[in-house]
Amino acid sequence: MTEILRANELSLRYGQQQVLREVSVTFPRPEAVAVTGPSGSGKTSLLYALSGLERGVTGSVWLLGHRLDELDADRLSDLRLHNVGFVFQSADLVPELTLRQNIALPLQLAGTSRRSVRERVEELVETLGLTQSADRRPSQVSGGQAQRCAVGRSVALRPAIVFADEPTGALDQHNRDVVLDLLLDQVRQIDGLLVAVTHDPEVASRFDRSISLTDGVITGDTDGVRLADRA
Ligand SMILES: Nc1ncnc2c1ncn2[C@@H]1O[C@H](COP(=O)(O)OP(=O)(O)OP(=O)(O)O)[C@@H](O)[C@H]1O
Repeated sequence: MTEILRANELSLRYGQQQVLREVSVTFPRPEAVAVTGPSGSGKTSLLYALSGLERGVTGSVWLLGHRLDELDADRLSDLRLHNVGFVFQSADLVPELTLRQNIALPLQLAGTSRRSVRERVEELVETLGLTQSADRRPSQVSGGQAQRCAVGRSVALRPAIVFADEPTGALDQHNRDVVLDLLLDQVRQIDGLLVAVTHDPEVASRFDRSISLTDGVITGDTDGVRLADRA
């Protein structure tokens, strides 16, 4: 079976600053993986490098067997649209569209039939508890509701991978727990791989696997411990 995601010796520098140092990591199965580490350790840079959003990296990333630096911009966009969802810290929704329309967007871009779009969107609106707010625009809803919508948009097409950058970082504790539950549930339902940056140990403790970064180097990976336990 093809691995879902693999990075081989990823390095990235911004000017004089070395942000990632020959990072190699494999994500063989659908599970929830937290990327933790101190501020400035390179967590967001790693996430962007793994998703192909950061083109300045050296080394290679294979996503569902495709080597990202060998794809032209169109094929990379297409691969991402169908197989990758994103959740950012501030929901990053399209401000002119309602929550319902935001969730529908990736489905429409992928050419899903109108009926299937409607069914999938209604299913998500209901599961995410957005029935009352689905026809409002992002500026007319709370931060928690906007972030629940972002979760819906990220999983709408049932992608193989969801990347999340501090998905609960801007929320109070109650909304953090609600959004985290929904994100983990939804990714499990689609049998996807979740790779999420978080600086919150309570959030990381809910994940199956945790990778820690220090100064651009992976200094801990609970998968290594788990594999050693099995040996
Ligand atoms: N576009 C950029 N140009 C220059 N330097 C950058 C850029 N993006 C990030 N950096 C620097 O690279 C380093 C790693 O940044 P990154 O955002 O990946 O860290 P992080 O671990 O996610 O940090 P935080 O937890 O504070 O979000 C930081 O020192 C940051 O200032």
